Amino acid sequence: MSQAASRSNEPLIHHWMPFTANKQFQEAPRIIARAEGVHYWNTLGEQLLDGVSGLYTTPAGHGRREIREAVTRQLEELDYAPAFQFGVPGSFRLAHELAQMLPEGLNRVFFAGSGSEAVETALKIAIQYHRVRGQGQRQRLIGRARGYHGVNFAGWSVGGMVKNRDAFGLGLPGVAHMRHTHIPENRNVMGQGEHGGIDLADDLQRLVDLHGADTIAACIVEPIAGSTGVLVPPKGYLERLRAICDKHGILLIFDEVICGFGRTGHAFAADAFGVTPDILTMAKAITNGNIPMAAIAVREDIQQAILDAAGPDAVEFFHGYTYSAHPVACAAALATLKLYRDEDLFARAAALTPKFLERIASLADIPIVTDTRGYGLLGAVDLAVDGSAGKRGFAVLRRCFEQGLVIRVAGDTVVFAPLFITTEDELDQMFALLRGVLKTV
Ligand SMILES: Cc1ncc(COP(=O)(O)O)c(CNc2cccc(C(=O)O)c2)c1O
Repeated sequence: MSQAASRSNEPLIHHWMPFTANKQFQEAPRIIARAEGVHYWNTLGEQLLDGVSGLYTTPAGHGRREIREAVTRQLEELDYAPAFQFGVPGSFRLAHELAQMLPEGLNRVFFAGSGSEAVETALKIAIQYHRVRGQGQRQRLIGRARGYHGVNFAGWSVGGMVKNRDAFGLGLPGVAHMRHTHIPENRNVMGQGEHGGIDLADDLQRLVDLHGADTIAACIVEPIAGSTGVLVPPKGYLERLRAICDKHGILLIFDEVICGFGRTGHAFAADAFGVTPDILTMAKAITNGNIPMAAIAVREDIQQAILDAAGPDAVEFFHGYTYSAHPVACAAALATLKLYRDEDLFARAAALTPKFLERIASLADIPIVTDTRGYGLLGAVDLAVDGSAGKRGFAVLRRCFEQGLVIRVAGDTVVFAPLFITTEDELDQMFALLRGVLKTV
């Protein structure tokens, strides 16, 4: 792969890129021009492998004709209609289909445009739910160290990734964090570790003891912490959180923006771990990454309490987005869910999981690798720090791109999340490319 392969015909200077080293990018741009299946092509037509399903968005494969055609048909029929006080047919069908897929009881669905918006929505629902039940003093939100819940103010505040926090000040008041769940005793484990689950979850009980249960509205966690580098909950952890929330009337929110839609080999991580939250956020793979969309599923009685608290003609929940339940996003999501069903893609993810995790574990023999872990089709490899934190990780990201592989890095952690349609041979190609790079950084 040549550096020039990514040269752009456009001036690069005007686009301020998100979560990107903009200065470095302008020196050595990494431009992806086309995608099909598990492959990308850069601006010179050189092929790359997608090792992270877009951004955990595109498990069914890039360039799916079925989604494209559904989007085109929708645009021909109805491009946009107001989402406030008016509805479009696809949103009701989609909410119904999601309700059939979601864990039992999570059967009321609100729509938004991104994972960050889904988290803000979930947290506001939790606070209003307590208020309408006469517990408006429940304003405190509990997050977790190394958690990632997007970049809007509440999600950022309950998040726990230091680099995402230190530039923007104190965040929302009344937020507290539990410890993250990655402890040394569970190093080099595929699946859930044996150690620490109860003690780590009891951080929530300690926060209840400190602040009082009647001040706490919700506890939000990613079942598997994704962005920070794939932290798998130890055995018993999620069950314990559920029990503590039940005991103290705290709403448990699972942020499944990454974990949802088959990434764990099950429809949702809630199914994989056998723990049902009160609210569940989704985004990314809901449309196979083709159109921005997010959804927030809540327990029926949570929505009913909010509806009942308002008059017959009143707006019950003063929240929503211009693009909530966008008709084209709904069409893309409906076509995506059909693909997941017709091609049994969640089962395909489950079948690929042992082969994938075996390959992640095999990287432990590389000298600079200090930890390997994974669950479902989410895997991570920690690398020894080389000088400054993140330097080696960024070098791996750049080298992999030059060698024809797109992966994610979180600091010095390499994250893999292959598409569900990836073949064993393509997995072997990805790991051979990564091995080659890890020997040179
Ligand atoms: C659990 C979770 N919650 C909320 C968001 C925010 O979603 P939006 O970005 O659509 O607003 C996310 C997003 N997660 C995310 C986004 C971009 C990159 C990476 C990475 O791990 O490299 C992860 C996420 O992973």
